[in-house]
Amino acid sequence: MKAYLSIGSNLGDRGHYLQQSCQRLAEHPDVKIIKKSGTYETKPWGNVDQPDFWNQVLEIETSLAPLDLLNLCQEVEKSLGRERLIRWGPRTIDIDLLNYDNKVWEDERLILPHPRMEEREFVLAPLREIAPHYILPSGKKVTEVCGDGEVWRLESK
Ligand SMILES: Nc1ncnc2c1ncn2[C@@H]1O[C@H](COP(=O)(O)OP(=O)(O)OP(=O)(O)O)[C@@H](O)[C@H]1O
Ligand SMILES: Nc1nc2c(c(=O)[nH]1)N=C(CO)CN2
Repeated sequence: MKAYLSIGSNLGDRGHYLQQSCQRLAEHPDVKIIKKSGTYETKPWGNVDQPDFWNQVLEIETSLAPLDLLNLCQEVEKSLGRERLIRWGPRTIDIDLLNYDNKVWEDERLILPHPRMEEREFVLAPLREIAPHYILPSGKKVTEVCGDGEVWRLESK
């Protein structure tokens, strides 16, 4: 199954946390990273009184079921020192499921597609880069929509 993940960090060595989260996801035998966007430095969305983030979007191929993929993402967050303190607050690493095989899902643990993705330029900009034909929940193409927030693509090393 194809899935899209958004990863973000705004505490400590942000590049290290992004790189480590990719590595730990890819170490799972049932997860393969197919595409990885560049890294974007982004102004905090929601709670603005916190450091700037680095964000990326990944396209993966996985045979894990949606809740198993969520569990894996949360295990990786935990292994990288993520603490759930405040909603939309600072974090070493945050991994969100944007889309899983175009499934619509809604229970107490998981909502798909991610309900706030279309408002967030920190999601849309990297998604446009790796999946310009992506159709958003509103039915619009990702290239036709601009979310809130400033983002800058960092030069690759
Ligand atoms: N698509 C999804 N991806 C990740 N978590 C989700 C999703 N839908 C629901 N959740 C639930 O949201 C809960 C809170 O997640 P988290 O602490 O990462 O929120 P947040 O990143 O601060 O805010 P936001 O959900 O707006 O990105 C998780 O425990 C998870 O069960
Ligand atoms: N720029 C930016 N802002 C955010 C982010 C994020 O990853 N990047 N994550 C949030 C919680 O999901 C809240 N706000």
